[in-house]
Order: sequence, then structure tokens, then C-alpha cells
Amino acid sequence: MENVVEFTNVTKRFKDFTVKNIDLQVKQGFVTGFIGANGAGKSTSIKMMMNLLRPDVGEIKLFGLDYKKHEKAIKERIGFVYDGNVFFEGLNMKDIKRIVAPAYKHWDDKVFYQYIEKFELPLNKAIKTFSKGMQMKASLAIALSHHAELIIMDEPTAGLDPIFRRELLDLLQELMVDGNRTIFFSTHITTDLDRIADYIAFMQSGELVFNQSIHDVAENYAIVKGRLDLLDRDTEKAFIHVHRATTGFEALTDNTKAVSNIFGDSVAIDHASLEDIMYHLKGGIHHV
Ligand SMILES: Nc1ncnc2c1ncn2[C@@H]1O[C@H](COP(=O)(O)OP(=O)(O)OP(=O)(O)O)[C@@H](O)[C@H]1O
Repeated sequence: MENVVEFTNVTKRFKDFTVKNIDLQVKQGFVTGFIGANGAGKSTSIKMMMNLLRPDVGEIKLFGLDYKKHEKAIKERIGFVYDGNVFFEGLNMKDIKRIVAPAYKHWDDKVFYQYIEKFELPLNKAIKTFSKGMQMKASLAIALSHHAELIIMDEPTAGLDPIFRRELLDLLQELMVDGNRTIFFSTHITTDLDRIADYIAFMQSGELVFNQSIHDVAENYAIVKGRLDLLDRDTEKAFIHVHRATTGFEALTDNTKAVSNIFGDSVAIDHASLEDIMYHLKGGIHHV
């Protein structure tokens, strides 16, 4: 399986924050959801992926190519969508097309106008008058009009109403049908990922905790609930993190076999949602 993005040992240091030793592979032909708490380092990583920021250490390759030598060739093949207005606000969609289209070898006017129609975007109205959803659609229409193989999106669904969010996810799914396209996007809305993601990459405090298929994530983690008196120093070793409440404990495990051996039927073992996993891993993966 080919990787369209490869981070090898990537580190970026800011004054108060470091993205550390990231080894990340984004697989061609799949949707990867990029999750993590506020300030975990997702946008910083995406900016490095787009060469808007340079790593201090490590290597980043897209389509097997290096930005130092192949920036233009790489950017031709990427559609970048991010939360916020990318364009000069006084411009309309026609102006933007005039400016952006010549920059891409594979720009396709027909596709552009198809998306303008599909998204019901006005061509002659200033972008500054667009709602958040319309701005997102505008950004997406541009990204899709040059036949990008890799779509990178920083929180594309943030602030969108549930109906447009659903439509956007359906559209992303349609885009994946040809099999060659790859989508990488960050989000806080983990239920969106249950809908469309094949892989989940999870950042925590500047580190990549895992990058696994959504199937493996579901297999590897489970939530365990039981009475507080079942917990002691030894039994807790089966857990990554334990939350105690007066009514009992809830814990995350990556070893359901051990949990079954230790606790038998005295605990309930349930599917762990991505939110459960994010909550319990907020201190990182160390066994209790
Ligand atoms: N240019 C910069 N200079 C200094 N610190 C920065 C810079 N850019 C980001 N940071 C810091 O890096 C940390 C990670 O920020 P980043 O935007 O990558 O997180 P994020 O995971 O995308 O968060 P959110 O989900 O809130 O968007 C934050 O503490 C932020 O203050």
C-alpha cells in the first residue's frame, strides 16, 4: 500500500510547545481522520504537511517527493481546505477562479462550474458576504477543480450546520469512489469519523499516539465498568486509565483478554468510542 504522506521523525519546536518525533504515514485511497484535543498539534502538523511551516528536525515527503525540490509538483496534486476564509474577502468566485486557475496544470473549468452549481454558490457576490458554510463550499469547490489526488482539510466541518455537515461527508464519500483519492482531515466531531474514516491518527500533547485503521481502534480498545471495590494495585494494571466516581469506575483498556481473566463477569466491557479513547488517553498511554 502506498503512502501519499510520510513524516519521518518530524519535530517542530515553538517557545511553549513542541510537536515531537512524528512518524506518520497517510495511506493512498483512504480517508484518515486526524483527532486530538485543543492544542494537541494538529494544525501545526497540517501546516508542515502543506509546507506552510518547516520542521526543525525530520523529513516530510508527499507522493514520495520532497518539498525542497518539488514544491510545485506536490502542490499541484493537493487540494487544501481549511476553516477560515482563504481568499481576499472583497473578491468574488469569478475573480478567485481567474487568479487560481492558471496556477494549476489540471484546472478543470467544467468541474469548477459543476461544483458552483451543486453548492449553489453565487459567482458575482463578494466572498465576505458568504456564510461560513458557503465559504467552506467555496474553498472546497476550488480544491476539487484541479483534480487533486490528496485533499487536506483542517477542521472542515467546524461551525457547519448538521445538514450541510452530512452533505459534506456524503460528498467526501463520493469523491473516494474512484479509489485513487486520499483525504486527510482534522476534526473535533468524532461521529463524523465513524461515518467516513478508514484510519484514525490521534495526536496528544504534540505526539502521535496512534495511526490505526478504525477497525483496529474498535478491536484494540474497550471501556470497562465495575464496582470500586474490584480495583486494587494489581487489577488496575489491566487499564490504561481509570476514572472513579461514587457509583463505580469506568476504565479504558487495550487488553480485554486480561480484563476478562482478572474480572470475569463482575465487570461490563463495552465498545470504546473515539471520544472515550480521547478522554482516557489525555495523559498519554501508560498502564496504570
Ligand atoms: N507560530 C506559533 N508560534 C508559537 N506557538 C505556536 C505557533 N503555532 C502554534 N503554536 C502552539 O502550538 C500548540 C499546538 O497548536 P495547534 O494549532 O497545532 O493545535 P491543534 O491541535 O490544531 O488545536 P485546535 O484543535 O485547538 O485547533 C498550541 O499551544 C499553540 O499555541
